[in-house]
Amino acid sequence: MKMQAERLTVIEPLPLPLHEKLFDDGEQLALALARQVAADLRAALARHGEASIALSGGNTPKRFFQLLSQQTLDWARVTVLPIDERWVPAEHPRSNERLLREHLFQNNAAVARFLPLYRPVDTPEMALMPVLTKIANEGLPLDVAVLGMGEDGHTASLFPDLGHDNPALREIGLQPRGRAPVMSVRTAAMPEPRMTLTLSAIFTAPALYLHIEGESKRAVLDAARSDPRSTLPIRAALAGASNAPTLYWSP
Ligand SMILES: O=C1O[C@H](COP(=O)(O)O)[C@@H](O)[C@H](O)[C@H]1O
Repeated sequence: MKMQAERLTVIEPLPLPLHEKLFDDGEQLALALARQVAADLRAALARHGEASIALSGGNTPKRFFQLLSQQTLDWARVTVLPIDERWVPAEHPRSNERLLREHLFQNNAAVARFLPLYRPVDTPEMALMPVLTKIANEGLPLDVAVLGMGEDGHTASLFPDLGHDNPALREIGLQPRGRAPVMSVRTAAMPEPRMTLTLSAIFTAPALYLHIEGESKRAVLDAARSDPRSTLPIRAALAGASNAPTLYWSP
């Protein structure tokens, strides 16, 4: 009797789900994202009379913030939170609060309400309880969150050297309620400590966007999306979101 040869089929894992909006340049991207976020905020205002949005910092979102600030909506009923903050005074060039003040809180958005993560004390740990309470009571749940990503695959202030078994990343899949909304972060990758919204807090937003620009970040994102062994925080953020985020990308 002839033995039948065994055939092995290798099944490639599917990349994590992501909606994609691709643009030719950062200007077009910024305008489309500003219009989309403004529409989300208007819808939230119509639903419950107020709206809450968490926004990333860094260099990428400047143009988006400027265009968002020009959108017509009832900004006085909108609360804005930084997704993360570097522990430097609000006037410091590396402050995400400063970025928001200079680029978002102008034009129509000048009247928006701001919930800072930074407090003028020496360490983020010293401010953790008051900030946590304020954010939990007055900032959450979010209506909209816009994540960014660094070249190293960090998102918010969740850095690769936190370790993939860190509670901040292990919380994937757990219910948002009952989880701490903010945490302090110390990473060798950055010169100062930080405070960040946790994934639990970020995932309270039904409208979740990822804004990245450039080919090299795109390659990091695609690799993290496709590789189930990836321990990059951006993969944790994609894996844990109950609604697939929408990527806004331009070269
Ligand atoms: O440090 C940070 O980096 C990321 C990415 O910033 P970018 O300058 O590469 O655009 C940002 O999303 C985060 O909010 C920020 O604090």
